Amino acid sequence: MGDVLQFDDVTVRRGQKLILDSVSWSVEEGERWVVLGPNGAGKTTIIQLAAARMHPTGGRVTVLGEELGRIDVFELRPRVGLASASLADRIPGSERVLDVVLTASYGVTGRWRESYEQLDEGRARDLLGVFGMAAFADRLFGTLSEGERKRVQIARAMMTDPELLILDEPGAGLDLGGREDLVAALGELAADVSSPVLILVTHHVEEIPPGFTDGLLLREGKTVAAGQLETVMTPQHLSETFGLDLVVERHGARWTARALASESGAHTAGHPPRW
Ligand SMILES: Nc1ncnc2c1ncn2[C@@H]1O[C@H](COP(=O)(O)OP(=O)(O)OP(=O)(O)O)[C@@H](O)[C@H]1O
Repeated sequence: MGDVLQFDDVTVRRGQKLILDSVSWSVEEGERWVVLGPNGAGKTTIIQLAAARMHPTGGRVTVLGEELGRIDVFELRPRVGLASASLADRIPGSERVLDVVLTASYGVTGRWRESYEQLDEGRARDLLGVFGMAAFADRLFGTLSEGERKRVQIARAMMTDPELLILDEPGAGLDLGGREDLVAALGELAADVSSPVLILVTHHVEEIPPGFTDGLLLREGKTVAAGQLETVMTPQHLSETFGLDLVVERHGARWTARALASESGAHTAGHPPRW
């Protein structure tokens, strides 16, 4: 039984479409998970459940010991930090960076918040510092680069001191340098024992930071494999997940994958080009 997350036979259906199909998943204290899969695999849906932003159509989801459908999700949500592109889109470009982080705590401290304001500001500045953004506190969010925005979003998601931190495709839109900076920052977060449980959603095995422990591979709403990365990250599992023959390699604490057919320049038999 997962202390942090427990999914039992979870199904999500929208009209005729089965988005998640009998997914079972267990996340324990101290673990750092990557959720990996191609476009449309159901990754965003699964983290919407894990962040108590959605209820399942069938099965049971327990988040931090609370079963969805039996508790007030508004009490649960501050315990789960979430950074995603759809949340970022709602941040006004005219908002000061410090306020982007600071406002994550509004509504949590409620009527006591006035006495917390100084503490909150100190924490927001500290978190911006952790992600190398201390000097940007007074800039407007809309003036930041994509990589800088991602760092601010992660700092914001950490503001409520969550027990579980979920990052939905934080590497999307970053150039190589930006991606490597982000992977290094997430590697440091993963190595810190005081960090919350981490769940990182990505399409790319190259984005798995050092120190991540476990993987959930999804394809068409179904689990292909789940468990420790060394066990899960096989060419067979990843080829099945992405629907093409892959070569998977581990280099120290990092992973790479490429199509087997790419070595001859040909597409994998039976699959049309994907772009
Ligand atoms: N409300 C909905 N009605 C119908 N289909 C939906 C709905 N929401 C999601 N889907 C479909 O469910 C599938 C899974 O969506 P989801 O966003 O969870 O995938 P994903 O793995 O996060 O994809 P991506 O990597 O492209 O972001 C997709 O095919 C999507 O079109």
